[in-house]
Amino acid sequence: MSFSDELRRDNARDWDACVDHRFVREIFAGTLPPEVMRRYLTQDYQFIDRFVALLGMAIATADRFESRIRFAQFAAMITSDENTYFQRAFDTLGVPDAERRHPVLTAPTAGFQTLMKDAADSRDYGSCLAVLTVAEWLYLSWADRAGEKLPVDFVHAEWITLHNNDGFRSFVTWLRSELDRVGATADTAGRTNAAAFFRRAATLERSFFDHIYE
Ligand SMILES: Cc1ncc(C[n+]2csc(CCO)c2C)c(N)n1
Repeated sequence: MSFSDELRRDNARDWDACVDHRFVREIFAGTLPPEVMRRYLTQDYQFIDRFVALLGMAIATADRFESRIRFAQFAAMITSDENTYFQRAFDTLGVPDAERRHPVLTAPTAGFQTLMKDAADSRDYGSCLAVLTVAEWLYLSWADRAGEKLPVDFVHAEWITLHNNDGFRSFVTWLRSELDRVGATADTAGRTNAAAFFRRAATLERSFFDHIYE
């Protein structure tokens, strides 16, 4: 079994709880209440900044030029297309400027910020990769539902298509192969560190979905 499959299996409870989450069912059905989507997006927007910084550390610590190129291209995409989605969604949901920039942070959001900072501060490529892999692969896993129709509202539909398009799918495939490659050459301590970051990320993903309904 590959390292990435092993990590997912070890976190199957949190993983599966996310993929089958009420949020996922409601966003596909188009029945997600606007106030829930609003809470979700305002909190989610608060860690893009740290996420991009973590990508920067992955670029810096990668052991190959090809890997740096992959991350650099991905960073370009999320700082353009994804950022404009948030602004258009906030316009539609009537989120004022102050709430876009400085909402009161919830515990899972603060947890993600700390997780991304800790992974970057580790300066360990495998640990950076583990956090990035959960954030991307888990999102592809819930968004990629074969044969499912898209909801009408762009706020719902585009949040799905940002995470199930061909470019994203191939990036996730590459990320997993990269984590597998690095895991295969790491020593036991390196694999243990990456596994601990993977677990923290999976647990937070689940509490992030849960907490927007609380
Ligand atoms: C709680 C939470 N976890 C993961 C993601 C997914 N994600 C975070 S940054 C990024 C790159 C651009 O799409 C992706 C896919 C999210 N949005 N919110």
